[in-house]
Amino acid sequence: MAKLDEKIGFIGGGNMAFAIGSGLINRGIVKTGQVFVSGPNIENLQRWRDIGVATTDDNNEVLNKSDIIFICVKPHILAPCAEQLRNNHVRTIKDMEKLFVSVLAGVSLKDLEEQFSFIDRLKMIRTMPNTPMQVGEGCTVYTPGSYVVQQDLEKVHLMLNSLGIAQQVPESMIDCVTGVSGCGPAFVYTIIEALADGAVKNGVPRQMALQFATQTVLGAAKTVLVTGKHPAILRDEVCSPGGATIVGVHELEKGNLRSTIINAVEKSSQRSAELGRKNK
Ligand SMILES: NC(=O)C1=CN([C@@H]2O[C@H](COP(=O)(O)OP(=O)(O)OC[C@H]3O[C@@H](n4cnc5c(N)ncnc54)[C@H](OP(=O)(O)O)[C@@H]3O)[C@@H](O)[C@H]2O)C=CC1
Ligand SMILES: O=C(O)[C@@H]1CCC=N1
Repeated sequence: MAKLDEKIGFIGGGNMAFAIGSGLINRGIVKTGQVFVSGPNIENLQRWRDIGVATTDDNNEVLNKSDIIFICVKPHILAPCAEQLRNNHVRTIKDMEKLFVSVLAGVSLKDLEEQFSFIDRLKMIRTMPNTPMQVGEGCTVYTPGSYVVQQDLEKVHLMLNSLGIAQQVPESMIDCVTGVSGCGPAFVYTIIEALADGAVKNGVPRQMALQFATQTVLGAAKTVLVTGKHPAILRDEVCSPGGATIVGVHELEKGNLRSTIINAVEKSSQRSAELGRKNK
């Protein structure tokens, strides 16, 4: 797989940053020495140091020393964080070569460009990644801002796509995708836990139940991907007439499972859009 020589910075070193950073290192896209992470509490960045990555409590140090900078703070922290960067930033000609990548839910390119307007000809890419990137099975969508050039897009695509799949989409689609792939892992973890609970209720030991439930979700997902068949057709292949599965499927329908999941995706997408508006 292709490698990058650029220095990669993370402003904010929490769960999403670690999924991307550790994923890139594990995949061999970058070496630990190319990665630099900042956060307000240095003790909270221990897991980065555990994998050999340098950390600092000075965001400007990461900004100055990195070529590609992932902004990984919570949406409501963006404004104070950008203000602190702006107040301490010493402009250099190199600023224009830097590439910024936002992972913030709900925050538009327009708002990101406004917050970082202290950088001339700012190159900003808005993304919506997800945490399964840490194991190379992520799903990311992205939209480039005005000054991003093809070469920048190729670098970011290489990084994100090496950790799963990555696709450019119109910005208007990002909040909608957030409900399915950004938040979706949490929905699927809940389903895995519930599947395991069902088995535990029937006497299967917890560890075994979790392993079987997890492998079943993995297997079903892979079957959809590999066969390309519609999930409804694959479901029919499991449901023997008068058999065991259709009785369970009926219970799911009585519990409005599909409608509940559609609502969850929709609500999360709406909330994502709100997160951006709330921070104006
Ligand atoms: N988690 C997920 O599944 C996904 C998250 N996202 C987005 O990723 C972003 C981060 O979320 P997530 O990683 O989950 O949250 P975390 O709380 O795990 O990470 C946020 C990090 O930001 C740090 N931080 C707080 N203030 C500052 C500051 N002023 N400067 C630099 N760093 C700061 C925090 O440090 P400390 O803890 O020491 O305060 C923390 O490590 C959000 O915008 C979210 O919308 C997008 C897709 C999926
Ligand atoms: O819950 C959140 O707001 C973030 C965005 C997508 C996943 N986690």
